[in-house]
Amino acid sequence: MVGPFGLTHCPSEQEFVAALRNGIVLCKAINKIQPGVVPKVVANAPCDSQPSTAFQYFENIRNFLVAVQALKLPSFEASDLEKDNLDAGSVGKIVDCVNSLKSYQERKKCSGTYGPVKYMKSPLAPRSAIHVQSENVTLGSSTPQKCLDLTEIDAEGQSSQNVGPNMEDCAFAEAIGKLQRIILDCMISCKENLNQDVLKKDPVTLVGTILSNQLEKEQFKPLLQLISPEGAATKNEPNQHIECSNSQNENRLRLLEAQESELLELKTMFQEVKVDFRSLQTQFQDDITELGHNIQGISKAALGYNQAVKENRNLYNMLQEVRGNIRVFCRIRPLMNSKSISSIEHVGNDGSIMVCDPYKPQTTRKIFQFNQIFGPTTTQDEIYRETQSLIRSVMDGYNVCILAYGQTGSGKTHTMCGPSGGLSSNDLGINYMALNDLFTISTSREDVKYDIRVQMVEIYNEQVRDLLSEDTSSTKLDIRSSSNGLFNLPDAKMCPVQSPSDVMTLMLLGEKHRASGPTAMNNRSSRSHSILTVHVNGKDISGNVSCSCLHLVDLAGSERVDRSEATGDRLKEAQHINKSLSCLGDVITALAQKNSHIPYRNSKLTQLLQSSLGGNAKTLMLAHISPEGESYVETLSTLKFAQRASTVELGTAHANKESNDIRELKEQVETLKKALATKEFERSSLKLKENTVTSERTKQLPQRTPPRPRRLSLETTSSEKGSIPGKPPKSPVSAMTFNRDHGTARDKECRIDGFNRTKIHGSVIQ
Ligand SMILES: Nc1ncnc2c1ncn2[C@@H]1O[C@H](COP(=O)(O)OP(=O)(O)OP(=O)(O)O)[C@@H](O)[C@H]1O
Repeated sequence: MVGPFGLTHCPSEQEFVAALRNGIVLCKAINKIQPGVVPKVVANAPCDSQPSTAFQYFENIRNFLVAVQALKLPSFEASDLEKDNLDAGSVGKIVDCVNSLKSYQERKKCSGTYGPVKYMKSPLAPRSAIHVQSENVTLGSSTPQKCLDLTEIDAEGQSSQNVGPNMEDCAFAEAIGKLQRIILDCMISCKENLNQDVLKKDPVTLVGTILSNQLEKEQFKPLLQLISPEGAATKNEPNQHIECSNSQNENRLRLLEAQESELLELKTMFQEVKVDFRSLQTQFQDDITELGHNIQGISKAALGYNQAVKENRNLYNMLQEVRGNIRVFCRIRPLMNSKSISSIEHVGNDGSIMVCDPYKPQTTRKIFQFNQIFGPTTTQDEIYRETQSLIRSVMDGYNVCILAYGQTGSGKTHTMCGPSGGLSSNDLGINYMALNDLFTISTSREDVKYDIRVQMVEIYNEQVRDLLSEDTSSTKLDIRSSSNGLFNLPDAKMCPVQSPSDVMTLMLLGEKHRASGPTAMNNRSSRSHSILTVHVNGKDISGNVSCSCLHLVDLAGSERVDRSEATGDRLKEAQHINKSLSCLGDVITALAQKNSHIPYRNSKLTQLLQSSLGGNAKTLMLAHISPEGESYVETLSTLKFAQRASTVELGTAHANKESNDIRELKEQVETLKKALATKEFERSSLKLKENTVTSERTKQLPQRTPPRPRRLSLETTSSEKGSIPGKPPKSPVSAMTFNRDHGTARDKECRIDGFNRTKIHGSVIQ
C-alpha cells in the first residue's frame, strides 16, 4: 500500500518494528484505507527544512493509534514500538494490528462496507525479547517462525516493479534499508537525549562514528560486507564481490548529506536554544536581583514604620506619664460563640481599634486610641509584662492602681485572677503575678527591708465587706474619712505576707468569699467589686523609708438586665453594680472636665478609689471588651468610657519616699508640735482661770477700774521675744486653730506644710 520502505521479504521482528517506529508508514497506510483520518503526518524532513523531532514522530504513532481505535481494530501501545520493549507480546500486538488493518482494507475493497472486522492473528509465537535478539544474530539466518513473511504484502508493490529481482539487488536494497534504519534510530535516540557531546561533534564525523559503531555489531556484519566488499571478501568469501552501481553510491551519498545537514541544523537549533536559555537565565537573574532590591526597600520601609510607631507610642506614653494621665489598655476577649460575628474590624499596632456593628454594616465605623491593645490571642504573661514596670514602681514608693473595667463576661476576672477566677493555683492572673514579682524584687534588693501586707475587700450591694475575715457576713466595714480628706478602711483585716504561697492562700480565701453567681451572660459572674490592696513599706540601711500601696481592682461587670435575665437577688445586685459604675463614670467625667467638684461621695466605690483617681497615684485602666456583634452596644460604651478615662490628668505621680534627714526633721516637728500643744493647753487653762477670777472680782467690785488683761501682756512679751522683725504678732487663737488642725495630720504634704508653719511659730515656743 505504501510502497517499499526498506524491509526484506522476511524481516525480523526488530526490523519490522524499527521500520514502523517513526509512524510514517503506519499513518500513510491508514490514510490510504481511510483518507484524511490522520490529517497531519510528520514525514522525514527534507534537507532544507527543520528536522522532525522524536516527539513529532511520537505524534504520528499517537494519531495512528487514535485512528485505529476509531475503526475498532486491535490496537497496541505507543511504547510497544520502543526498542527496549520488544518482547514477544508487544511485537505480536503490532503485527496483529497491521494484519487487521490489511484485512479491513480487503473487506472494504470487496464489499465497500465496514462490516465486522476479522483480522489475521500474528504469526509470531510469544517469545521473550532476549530470545528474539539472540535468535536474530545474523541477517538471513532467520527461520519462518522467527521472521515475518511479508511476501504477500510486498507482492502488490513488487508486481509493479521489474520482475525477477536478482539476489544482488535484493541484498543491496536490504543493506540500504538497514542503513536508513540505523541512521534513523541513531537520530531519534540523539534527539531524545539531546546529548550535547553528540551534537558538538562534526556532523560528518558523527555519522561516521554512528555507522562504524553500528556496523561493528555482529548482526550487521553482512551489511559491512555489502558496503565494503573488499574487506569482506578477504575475511569471508574472497570470490564474492558485490559491485555497487554509481547511482546507488550517489543515493547513499545524498542520504549522508541529508543526515549531515539535518545534524547541522539540529546543532544550530541547539545553539539558538542555548543562547535563548542563557538570555532567559540572565533576565531571570536580573529580575530576581531587582525583586531582592525591592523587597529590601520594602522591609526597610516597614522597619522604619514600625520604629516610628514604636517611638510614637513611647512618646505618647511619656507625655501621658508627665501629665499623669490615667493609662488605658484594652483587652479583647476571644469569641466564645463561633457563630457570632466579630464587631472588631481592625486592631492597629499603634494602640488603635476600629469597631463596627456587624448587624448594621451601614453604620459608621468608630476608631478609638489607647496606650495599648491586646488581641484575643494575648496571653496572661504578655499582659503582665506590659504592666510589670508600673507594678514594680510600687517598690519605689509610688501608689499604683490597676482597674479592670468592662461589661459582664468580658474577661475582667480572667485577667485579674486567672482563668479559674482565682480558685486554682495553676492558672494565674495579674494579682498573683504582681505579688510574686514584688516578692522577687524585695528579695533581690538586699539593702532595703520591705514589709508587705495585704487587704482584700469587696463592695457588694453598696456594702464594704472584708474578704479576708473568716466570717464575711459579720464584717461590714465602715469607710472613714482621714485627716487628709481621703477615705480608708481602718478596720479591714491587714495580713502580713512573707512569700508568694502566703499570697496564694489569702487570694484563694478572698475569692472563695467573693460574691459570684450565674447569669445568662456569664456562668460565674462576679456580683461585687473586689479590691485587693497591697501595702508596701520599705526601709533601707541608711534609714530612708518609703510607703506605698497597690490597688488591684476587679470591678463587677456592667450589664443590661434584659440580656443578663437577672431577677430577684441578681437583679438587685445588677442595679447596685450599674449604679456604682455610673457614679464611677460621673467621677471620671468630672475629672476629665477638670470640674471643681468631683462627686467621690456618691458611691462606696468612688470613695475608696478617690486616691487612685484623683491623687498622685499611677493609674492603669484595663478596659475589657467582648468581640461578639451582639455585645456591640456594650463594647462601644466601654470604649467610650475608657477613652474618657484616658483624658483624666492626675498630675505627675510622686514617690512616697523620705530620706533619713527628712524623717528626723519630721520627728522633731512632731515633738515640737506636741510641746506646743501642751503649752497651748496650759495657756488656755491659765486664761480660763484668769477669766474666772476676773469675772468674780468684777462681780465683787463693780466700781473698780477694769484690770489690764494679762493675756495681752503675755502675748506682747512673747511676740517681742520671738517675732520676726517687721511681721505683726500672731494671734494665739489662730496659732491654736492651726495646731489643732495639723497636729493629727498624717499625710506627707500636710506634715510638710505643718512643719513649715511650725517653724514660723517655733520662735514662739522658744
Ligand atoms: N482572654 C481570654 N481567653 C480565654 N477565655 C477568656 C478570656 N477572657 C475571658 N474568658 C472567659 O470568658 C468567660 C467570662 O470571663 P470572666 O468571668 O473573667 O468575665 P468578667 O468580665 O469577670 O465577668 P463578670 O463581670 O460577669 O464577672 C470565662 O469563662 C473566661 O474563662
